[in-house]
Amino acid sequence: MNTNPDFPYRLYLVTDEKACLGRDFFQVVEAAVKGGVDLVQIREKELSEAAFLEKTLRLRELLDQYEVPLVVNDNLGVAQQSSAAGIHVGNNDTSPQQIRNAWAGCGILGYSLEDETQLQLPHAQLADYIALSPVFATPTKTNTIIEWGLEGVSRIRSLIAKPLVAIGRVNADNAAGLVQAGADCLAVVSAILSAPDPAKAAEDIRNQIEKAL
Ligand SMILES: Cc1ncc(COP(=O)(O)OP(=O)(O)O)c(N)n1
Ligand SMILES: Cc1ncsc1CCOP(=O)(O)O
Ligand SMILES: [Mg+2]
Repeated sequence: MNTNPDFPYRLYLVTDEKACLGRDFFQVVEAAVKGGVDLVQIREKELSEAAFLEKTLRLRELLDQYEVPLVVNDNLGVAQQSSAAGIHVGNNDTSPQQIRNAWAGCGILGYSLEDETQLQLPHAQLADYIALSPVFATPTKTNTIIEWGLEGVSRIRSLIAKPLVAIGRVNADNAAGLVQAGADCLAVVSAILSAPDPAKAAEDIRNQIEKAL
């Protein structure tokens, strides 16, 4: 288990307004934070650039009240203009090299690892955390390549010391196993945002993480 002071986060909420099932987006995220989310990524793939920026600025204002950092998915311009804490990119996005060159203020740079060979890329080496994407196949994101599974989490854990984030169908039932396999932080969309009680769902997952540490 990694106790990196630069990446102390354990429960990472990744947003998708659709997953809130018609409820108010900001209220659902706030409930999740009250339940134990300590890092949030805004991932709203269907918004225009202007609407994404506006939503990011509003979310930052909310999260600042709880001292919870906000990471922006994909969009470097929005991340910079909102003075977000960081950015998450995958293999079809602006590269970590370009981000490091363009944004000195990037505090958290996340990178999606979709295949073990990508560990050798500068992308992985420049990232502050590596997301195993996905640990389990999920209807929330279907354009994925493999499932890492618990065995994949353990294998990558044995190869790198960097903080490891597990994402993909994470819930209270599989959270402890993922942490025991070597994940430092669990990233969740639907098990929190679509839960009848998002605060309770976050609390349940957080409790499983803490018990397994
Ligand atoms: C924490 C976290 N892990 C993985 C992803 C997926 O990123 P990416 O591969 O770039 O896919 P999209 O999110 O852009 O569809 C993520 N966003 N966050
Ligand atoms: C953004 C992302 N990247 C890999 S899986 C995924 C979605 C995870 O969603 P859920 O927690 O609902 O399975
Ligand atoms: Mg991306």
